Amino acid sequence: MAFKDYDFNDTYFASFDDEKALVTKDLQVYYGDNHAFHDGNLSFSRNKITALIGASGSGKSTYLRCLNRMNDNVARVTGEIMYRGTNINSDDVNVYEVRSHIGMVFQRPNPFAKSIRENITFALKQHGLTDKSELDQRVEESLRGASLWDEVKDRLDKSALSLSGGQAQRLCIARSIAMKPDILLMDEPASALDPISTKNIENTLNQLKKEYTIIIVTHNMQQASRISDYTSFFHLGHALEFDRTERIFTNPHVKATEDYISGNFG
Ligand SMILES: Nc1ncnc2c1ncn2[C@@H]1O[C@H](COP(=O)(O)OP(=O)(O)OP(=O)(O)O)[C@@H](O)[C@H]1O
Repeated sequence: MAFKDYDFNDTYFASFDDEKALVTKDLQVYYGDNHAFHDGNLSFSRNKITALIGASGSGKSTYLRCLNRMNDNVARVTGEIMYRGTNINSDDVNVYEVRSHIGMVFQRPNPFAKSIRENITFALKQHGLTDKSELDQRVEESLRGASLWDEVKDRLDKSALSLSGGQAQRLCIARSIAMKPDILLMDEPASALDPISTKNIENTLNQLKKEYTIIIVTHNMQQASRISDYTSFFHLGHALEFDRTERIFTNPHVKATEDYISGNFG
């Protein structure tokens, strides 16, 4: 798609005086010679949902995947990702530990070919949790957190592959929150789902933000405006604007954002 010539210096980043769960500074991402993402300076507020929006290929997933080091071995990432006072983009950081604090839910539900229960207990056991009553409790807590408990409580030992797409995606959310992370990254978690399952996921996210900080990539602008507190607009590998969601969707500062949300883009 050919885009109008937007000015990459036409940017606006609102700042808010709330507690930050994650901050990126001068994040740059390179796939070989392709400088795919530039100057990522964004802050994510604790217990809020931030949506990343923008056209296909604007760099949303590229940026999101850096935040828990999913781009390791795929891309070269420079700059800082500050989490609890540590730059987690540094070589000496244990990426498995990073991912236990910063979980990821992907676009397509990807449950393991194991029982519903084992999908949740698998990583917990790998992290050394063996007590059966504690594992049972974590299974119930996580499934309740993902709004799935009532639908599956009588078939926990059945295969997760028997779940519908919407249920499987909520199982993947349950699997992520079983590790008790701080931050959940979600890459278009509802795009493969029907409207009712999408609504269930959105309701689940609204519940989850009481305990988690959520960063979500979505193509669905109604979804971004329904569920997120803050929104950042991405264009051709640049974050151009960040503000309260309501402001972005009613009166953005940046011309490219305005064109995108009003459908006059490209
Ligand atoms: N693994 C990869 N190897 C090489 N280039 C990649 C890779 N992943 C993404 N890119 C490139 O980086 C740029 C940004 O892609 P990215 O997937 O981050 O965009 P996006 O905004 O998430 O798009 P979409 O909404 O379609 O998922 C694109 O030019 C894409 O071709």
